[in-house]
Amino acid sequence: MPVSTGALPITAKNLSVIEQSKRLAAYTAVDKHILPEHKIIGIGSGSTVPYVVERIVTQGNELNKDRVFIPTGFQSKELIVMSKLNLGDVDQYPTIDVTIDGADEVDTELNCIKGGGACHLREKVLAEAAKTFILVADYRKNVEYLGQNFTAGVPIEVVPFAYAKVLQNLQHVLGSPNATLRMAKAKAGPVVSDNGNFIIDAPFSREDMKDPYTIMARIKMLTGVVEVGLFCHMAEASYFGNEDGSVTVKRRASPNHVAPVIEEHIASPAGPQ
Ligand SMILES: O=C(CO)[C@H](O)[C@H](O)COP(=O)(O)O
Repeated sequence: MPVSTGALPITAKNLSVIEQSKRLAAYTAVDKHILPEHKIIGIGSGSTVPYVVERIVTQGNELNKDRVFIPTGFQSKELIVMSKLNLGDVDQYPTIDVTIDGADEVDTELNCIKGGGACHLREKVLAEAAKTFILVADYRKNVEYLGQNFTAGVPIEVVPFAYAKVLQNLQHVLGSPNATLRMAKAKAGPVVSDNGNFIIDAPFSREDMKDPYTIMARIKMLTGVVEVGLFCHMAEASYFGNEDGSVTVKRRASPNHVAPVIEEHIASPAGPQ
């Protein structure tokens, strides 16, 4: 019997503006990208993703009975199971039709920071495995450059015994003097990821964050680093729910990862009302 963590989608009538924005983004992205022919679907992590699952459930059992849903961690696994959708894993399904996930911030080139929920290792595997990778977020995450509003830093998953060495390298070699080990809120000691690893949050300068691919590659080269929460050149589109009930869409002009990014506004999306 699955245990509820409270992360389940509950259709509340009195959602805050931010929650409404998350739901708007999630519903619009599902309506646009989860099509009847999609059978293997990746489900990301965070507080926006329950609305993704909620919308998928409304597509009905006839469609969903032949689908398999792949989670990025404990939270999304529970969401899938509690929603009575078929659960699979990426080792059984290394090719995914569409993965939809949240983001901590998304820049003008569709690069994003992920890992606010410490799930970015599995999230990146599911993003890479997906033919189409889609982001959903509220308006606060729609930025010009990464680190603009999300100042906690780049989430970095590290093997526990190497954390002090990685921290030292980040602070003294890679130029992140305020890099810190993420501490748990309701437990003494560090946050431990679903993979048994620690998380370091490393803030970088605006200059560094303008070229997230380079900083991501430099961090990843540090021995002991498992994965970096910078997702560069991966997303095909990002949906942002706005305070006024509209949706901003940033998307590649074609499914080629070097195609220019177009920004569009959908005044009143049909789905989420
Ligand atoms: O990367 C993530 C977890 O590791 C989340 O997708 C990210 O933190 C966004 O979460 P939310 O939808 O709650 O803002």
